[in-house]
Amino acid sequence: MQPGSEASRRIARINSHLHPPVSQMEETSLLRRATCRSQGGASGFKVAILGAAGGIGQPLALLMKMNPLVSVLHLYDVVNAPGVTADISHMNTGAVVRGFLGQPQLEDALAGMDLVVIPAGVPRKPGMTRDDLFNINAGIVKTLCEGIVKCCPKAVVNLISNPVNSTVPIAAEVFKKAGTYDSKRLLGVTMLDVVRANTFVAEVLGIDPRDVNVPVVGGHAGVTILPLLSQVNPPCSFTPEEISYLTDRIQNGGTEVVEAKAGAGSATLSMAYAAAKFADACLRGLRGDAGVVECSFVASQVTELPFFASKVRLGRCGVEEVLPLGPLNEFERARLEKAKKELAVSIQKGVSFIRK
Ligand SMILES: NC(=O)C1=CN([C@@H]2O[C@H](COP(=O)(O)OP(=O)(O)OC[C@H]3O[C@@H](n4cnc5c(N)ncnc54)[C@H](O)[C@@H]3O)[C@@H](O)[C@H]2O)C=CC1
Ligand SMILES: O=C([O-])CC(=O)C(=O)O
Repeated sequence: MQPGSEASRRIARINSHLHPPVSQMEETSLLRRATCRSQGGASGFKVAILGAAGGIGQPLALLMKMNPLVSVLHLYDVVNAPGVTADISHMNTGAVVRGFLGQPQLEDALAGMDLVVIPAGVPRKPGMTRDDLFNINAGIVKTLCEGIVKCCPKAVVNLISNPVNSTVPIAAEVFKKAGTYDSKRLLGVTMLDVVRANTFVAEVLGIDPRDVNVPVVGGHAGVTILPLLSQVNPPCSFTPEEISYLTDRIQNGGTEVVEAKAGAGSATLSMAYAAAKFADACLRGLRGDAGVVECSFVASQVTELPFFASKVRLGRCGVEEVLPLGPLNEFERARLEKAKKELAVSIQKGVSFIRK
């Protein structure tokens, strides 16, 4: 390998973030892989997971380590990151895994990342709303986003931490304040709502959930979660009772899991699955694949609200296009008005947290 080549620079960059420093043997293996990539072999993206030792973070790290589009995977947490990293790093898949523990290592974890996925923060217990998490999670998201500003301002950010309806506006305000805001690169993860909607609708229709696609718009909490059952693919129709049952079940899917876990947290495994699916879609977009469309809570002009979840087309810069809602029926129009009222309050709460 040529000294000063992209491969050797890449290795130098990787090595500068290793905790602990790599052994000579490991270094040789990293060099071989980087050389292969620089010669047109498997290329890939650098992905960081912040909150990687948590209930979502661990299975998400596992799934991202299995993603062939990922060449470098950074696992950051304020606890247990070294153990999770050691464990995941033994998987014989392509991504090079490195762990980072605690605030002093945040900047190293973020340096040069293409995609940052954030499941850091506390989850709900029975009886709580997502908004009850605001006081703790708002500060966590603010700190992590300040790190992104410094170390990878051009990274695409997938924000999972609740309440998403407020944490996405918080992230936007942090980025605006620093002058690095690019609305195309900030995406709130609402994929679990789509995953649930596809599953529950498939159950009612008696078909394979993999063959179903339900757009879910609005936001990610209670009545702000609005499944568009009039736009299900494949086209189908439901009775009023089915519509009421499905809407209610999709809106309360998170609470269903929180209650079943009885104090041990909220959805982690289905969320990791949904987050991995969404991150993969973002990476395929970054790679330049055509026709990558998923629902996400993003800066939007689809309604009068500054943020809204709807279908978005993903591309080389993140969100290439926010797609319109399409025709809604009377039931959906009424639910949309309800959703917007609650969303407006949650968005403002996030904005005020930074502007106060
Ligand atoms: N967007 C969505 O659809 C969903 C969002 N969530 C949300 O995801 C978040 C995480 O949930 P779980 O993984 O179940 O919680 P968890 O408590 O199991 O894991 C959270 C992890 O974040 C870490 N953490 C805390 N402060 C941190 C900081 N300043 N920097 C880095 N890491 C930090 C913790 O050490 C812990 O390992 C919650 O806010 C939850 O409500 C959960 C499910 C679905
Ligand atoms: O319900 C929660 O607190 C976690 C969550 O967002 C979900 O499962 O949709």
